Amino acid sequence: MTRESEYDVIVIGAGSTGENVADRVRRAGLTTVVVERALVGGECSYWACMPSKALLRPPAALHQASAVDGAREAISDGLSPRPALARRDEIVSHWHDDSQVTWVHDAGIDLVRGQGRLVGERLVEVTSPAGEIIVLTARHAVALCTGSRPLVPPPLAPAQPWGTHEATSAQQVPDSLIVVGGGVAGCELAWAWHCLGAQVTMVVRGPRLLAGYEPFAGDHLRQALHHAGIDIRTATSARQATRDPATGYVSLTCDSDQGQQVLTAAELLAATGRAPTTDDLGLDSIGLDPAALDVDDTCQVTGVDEGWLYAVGDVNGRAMLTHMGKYQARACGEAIAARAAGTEATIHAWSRCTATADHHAVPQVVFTEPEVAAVGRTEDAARAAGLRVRAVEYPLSSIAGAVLYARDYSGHAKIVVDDERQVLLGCTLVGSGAGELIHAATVAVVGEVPLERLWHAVPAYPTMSEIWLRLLETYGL
Ligand SMILES: Cc1cc2nc3c(=O)[nH]c(=O)nc-3n(C[C@H](O)[C@H](O)[C@H](O)COP(=O)(O)OP(=O)(O)OC[C@H]3O[C@@H](n4cnc5c(N)ncnc54)[C@H](O)[C@@H]3O)c2cc1C
Ligand SMILES: NC(=O)c1ccc[n+]([C@@H]2O[C@H](COP(=O)([O-])OP(=O)(O)OC[C@H]3O[C@@H](n4cnc5c(N)ncnc54)[C@H](O)[C@@H]3O)[C@@H](O)[C@H]2O)c1
Repeated sequence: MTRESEYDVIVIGAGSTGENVADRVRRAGLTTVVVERALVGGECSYWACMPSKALLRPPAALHQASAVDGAREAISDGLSPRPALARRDEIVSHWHDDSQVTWVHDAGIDLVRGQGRLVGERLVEVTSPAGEIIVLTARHAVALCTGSRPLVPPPLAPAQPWGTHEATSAQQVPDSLIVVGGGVAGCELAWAWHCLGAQVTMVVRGPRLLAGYEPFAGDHLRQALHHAGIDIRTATSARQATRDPATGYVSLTCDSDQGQQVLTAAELLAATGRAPTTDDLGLDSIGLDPAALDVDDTCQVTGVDEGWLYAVGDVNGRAMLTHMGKYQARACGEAIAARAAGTEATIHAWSRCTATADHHAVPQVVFTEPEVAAVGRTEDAARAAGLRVRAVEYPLSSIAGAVLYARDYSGHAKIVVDDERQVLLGCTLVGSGAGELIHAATVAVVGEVPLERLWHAVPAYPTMSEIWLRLLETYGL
């Protein structure tokens, strides 16, 4: 059976990004349909942010309580994996998307279940789970919001490693786990499963954890994870993995300066990055190379006649984070609506229609203990861009708020200042609870608030935000 329908906007992929594009254009009065082949809500809700943060929250609560005399004495046991996993299951609605489907309907958005692909200009063909073909036509725009997929190095594949899906949804704690990758996912999931009781070894090919952050962040985190009992092998390459069919255990052969090592564990996690999901989307049907999708700041795909195609969120590779995908979605939705209404002139840098912050104002929190929180440029990145910068550091541990927060609080802060314009370019904070401090830095970076004015943003005493006062004093104010 074949069905046809025409909408103003077709959104392929109902993850957090797709939902937000659809919501924006619907609110602007455009008719909208989303196409989804799996669960409405996408990775973030079921296999990424939400389940991983649900697993990380019990250890964070326990850690914080046990660092406060008077509260510590009330703790009788260590972390209890079963209720922690049950809470995770509840937070991901047991991998059912009913509530998100209700939200889609209530928002006035149509939903078509199935695999969507472009078959021509403004034309999308959906193959439903039952094999039905539905052809959808867009009057104004098609938005690709198809997310990303894990990149598993071929030498690990024979061991059938966990990907992030398995590592966020497993129902049992393995007795031991090797994590390959020292990025955000590797660090968070190594910490989560260590706290749940697995003996964890991290295999990291670079010299430190969290490459791309200020170097002190990865070093500080490494020290903390090592101190907690995680075996971290940096400058070590994973060469080959196998799984013993009799025991089910994995063997991983690694190379490092110390020679070859063979590690064994009950499970292996490949936390080795992600790639945009652009294959099997029919991009070739409109003359585009799936490996080279390029977008402008409204997320409009370049090189498409009449500009009807958009790529938003992880799929465009600009900033693979839920909050940035949702931000792009709001901007893109506004741009689609403006173009449909013939008010293109409202589109400019920092307007509601452009994802300008993608370039140099992306915030991110790594939910380990300690947390790592950063926004904007690192000192190295700013210097590489030719900016005249000055960096200032200060120990978070010496702030009164931190002393009150926990015994032996350990943390550090660094800001990167454009010395010519006297504005903040970037900020990195490491410490328990540091994630909640980063938005102040994001506001200062996006607003390009002059330091002379930032000086008047007085932090309440005794909060950890007093770090701002100390950093500005150290800078010379
Ligand atoms: C372990 C882990 C933890 C993370 N934690 C965080 C965090 O704490 N904070 C944060 O900001 N980010 C986090 N991220 C990143 C975050 O998950 C992604 O940036 C976000 O999910 C991207 O959203 P999206 O809507 O662009 O893509 P997705 O969520 O991947 O959604 C894409 C949707 O499109 C559907 N789809 C794909 N192709 C088709 C097709 N052809 N037809 C129909 N449907 C299709 C998919 O089924 C999917 O539902 C984490 C990632 C991982 C792996
Ligand atoms: N809290 C958060 O915001 C959060 C949490 C998890 C994931 N994420 C996002 O999800 C995406 C994926 O995260 P990720 O940590 O997998 O990606 P990543 O790119 O940050 O890190 C990948 C790691 O794997 C290593 N690696 C890659 N190929 C390898 C190979 N062949 N052998 C050995 N090591 C290899 C890299 O050196 C790096 O350390 C990122 O965009 C990340 O920002 C965000």
